Amino acid sequence: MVKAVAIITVSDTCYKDHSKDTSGPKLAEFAREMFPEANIHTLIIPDEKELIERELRDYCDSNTDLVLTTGGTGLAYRDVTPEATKAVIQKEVPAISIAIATESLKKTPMAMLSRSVAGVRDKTLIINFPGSKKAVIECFEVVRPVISHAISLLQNDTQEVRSIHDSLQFGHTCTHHSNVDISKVALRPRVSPYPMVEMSEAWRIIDEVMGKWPEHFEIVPLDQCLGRVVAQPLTAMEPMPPFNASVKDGYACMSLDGAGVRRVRTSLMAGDPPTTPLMPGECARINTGAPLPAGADCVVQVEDTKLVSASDDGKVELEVEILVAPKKHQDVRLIGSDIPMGTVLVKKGDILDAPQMGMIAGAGFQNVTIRGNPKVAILSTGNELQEPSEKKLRPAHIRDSNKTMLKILLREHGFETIDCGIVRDSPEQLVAAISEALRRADVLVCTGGVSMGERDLLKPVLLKDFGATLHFGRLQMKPGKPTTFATCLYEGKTKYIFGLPGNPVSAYVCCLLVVVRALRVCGGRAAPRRRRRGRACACAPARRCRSTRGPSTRAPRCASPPPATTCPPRTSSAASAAADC
Ligand SMILES: Nc1nc2c(c(=O)[nH]1)N[C@H]1C(S)=C(S)[C@@H](COP(=O)(O)OP(=O)(O)OC[C@H]3O[C@@H](n4cnc5c(N)ncnc54)[C@H](O)[C@@H]3O)O[C@H]1N2
Ligand code: MOO
Ligand SMILES: [Mg+2]
Repeated sequence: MVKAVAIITVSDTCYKDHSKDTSGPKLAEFAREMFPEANIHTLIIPDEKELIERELRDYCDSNTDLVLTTGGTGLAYRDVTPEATKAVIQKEVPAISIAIATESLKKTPMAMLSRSVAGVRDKTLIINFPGSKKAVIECFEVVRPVISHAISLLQNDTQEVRSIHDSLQFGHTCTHHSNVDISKVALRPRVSPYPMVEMSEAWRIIDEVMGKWPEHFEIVPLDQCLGRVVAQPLTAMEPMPPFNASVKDGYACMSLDGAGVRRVRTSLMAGDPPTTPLMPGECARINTGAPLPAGADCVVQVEDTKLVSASDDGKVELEVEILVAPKKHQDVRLIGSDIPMGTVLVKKGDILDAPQMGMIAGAGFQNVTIRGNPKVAILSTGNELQEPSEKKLRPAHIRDSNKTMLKILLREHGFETIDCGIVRDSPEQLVAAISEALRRADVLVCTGGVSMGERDLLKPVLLKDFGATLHFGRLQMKPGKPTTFATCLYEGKTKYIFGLPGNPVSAYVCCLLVVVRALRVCGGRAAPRRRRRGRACACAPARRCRSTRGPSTRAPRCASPPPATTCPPRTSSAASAAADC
C-alpha cells in the first residue's frame, strides 16, 4: 500500500516562478492516478545540491514510499540532482535509468545529455526525471510498469509482490493507464446506470451483433472437425462401393441359371481381386464385401444352399445346390449404389458428426474446409483470486475456479480458449490485461467485477479506456443479473467482450446462455433451439421437471411449483434453457 509520494521540482527558474513548473504537476497527476489513496506532496526547490540532499533525506526518513524528482539532470553547471541523489541513496537501480535513457533515445538524441539516477534509501524509491513536461510524460511511461512492484518489494509486501508476479506471468504489465478515476468513491453511482434487459432481447442483440462476425475458413484435418461447420462442400470423386460387392456370405451366381446344382469354380474373400468370368452352371464361393466375378449378377446366401459334393479331405467344395432361384442383383451392392460418383457428401453449413466424418474418410478426403471459430480468451478478475495451482491459500484469498470451469464448458461446446490469467481490480491492470487479451483473441470472456462495488471496474474500463459500446450491462435474470456484453475496436478489429458475474454459478449459467450462443452464431451455427419451458432442478442439473404452465413470452421467472415431482423449484426457466444450448 503506497501511503505517501513526494514530487520535487528542482529548478532555479521554477523556484522563482512556480507557474513555470509544468513537469512537477504532471508527475503529481501520474502519482495521483496510480496511487489514489496516497498523500502526494509537492515541492519546488532551487538547484542546490545540499538542499536537494536534505529534502530527499527528509522525505525518505519520514516514510515516503516514492520520491520523484524533475529537473537538474542535464550538463549545465547548476545541474546537480543526480549527484545529490547519489549522495542519499544506499543502492542504485541502474536499469531504471538505462530503461529511461533507452526509450528516450528513440525519441531524441538529446536524451544522451540526461544523467538521471534511480535508487533506494531504506524503503524509499527515488527516481530522477528530466525537467521538461514532455520528457516526464515519456519517461514516466517507461517506469510505470515497475513502480508498484518496486515499492512492494521495498515494503516487503509479499502478498502484493506475489500477485504482481502472477500478473507478470500472464504478461499483464501496466504499460497502460486508465481514464477511470477510482479515487472519488463517494461519487460512484448508487443505482446501476445500465438498463435491465430481458433475456429474449439479450439473445436478439447477441444474434445480431455476433452475426456480423466476419466469416473465415480453415482447412483442418478430418479428425479435428467434429461439430465444426462445413464451409466448402465435398463431392464424391469415386463411387461407393467401387465394385459390385457381395452383401452376403454365400455363392455368386448367374440369375439366369435359376435353382439347381452348380460347380463351385473358385472362392473370393473380401479383399481378393475378382477372378476370371463365371460360365453358365458355375458359381463362386464369396464372402460379404468381396467383388463379384464377371458374369455373376447375384449372390445366394449360404443358408439357401446345400452341399452336393466335396473333396475327400473336406477342403474343397466341388458342387452346391441352389435351393431357391435367385433374382438379378439379389444381395449385391452395385457399384456406386451407396454413394454414386459426384454425390455431394457434405454441403456448406453442415455440422460434422461421426457418420458424416466416416463418409468423408471413406471417400478419401483427409481435410475439410470449415468455418473458423473465433479465438476466445478467458480472464478472471479479482484481488482475492489466486491460481488454483498455488499450494497455500493466502489470507482472504480464494482459488480461481471460474477460469477452469469456463474453459471446460466452452470446450464441451467445441471452443478452445486462451488463458489470460488473473487480473487485479485496478483500472490500469485491467487495461493492460484486457489489451493483451484483445491482442490475442477475438472474443474475451471475463468473470467478476461487473456489479456495484467500487472495485467492479470492468464496465467503466471498457467504456472509458476502450471506447466500447455496451450492448447490455444487466440482464433480467437470476443468476446473472450484472452480465455484460460489449464490443470495441482494437487494433482496427471489432472485439467482443463478455463480462460474466464472478459468482461461479452465475458465471456458468451466463456462459452457457450467452457466450456459447454467441460463439455458435459467429462460428456459423444456428443459435440454440428455442428454449422449452421447464424447471432446472438443483438435484439433477441437466434434467427438466415438467411444468403445468403453458408457453409464455415473459422473461425468465420461476413458474408455479411443479405438480408431480419432488424436485424443489430452484432457479429460473432461463437457467433450464441452458440445457438446450
Ligand atoms: N449492491 C449490489 N451488490 C451486488 C449486486 C447488485 O445488484 N447490487 N449484484 C450481485 C450479483 S447478482 C452478483 S452475481 C455479484 C456479481 O459480482 P461481480 O461480477 O462484480 O463479481 P465479484 O464481485 O468480482 O465477485 C463476486 C463473487 O464471486 C467470487 N469470484 C469472483 N471471481 C471468481 C473466480 N474466478 N473463481 C471463483 N470465485 C470467484 C468472488 O470472490 C465473490 O465472492 O455481485 C452481487 N453484488
Ligand atoms: O445474478 Mo447474481 O448473478 O445472482 O448471482
Ligand atoms: Mg463485485
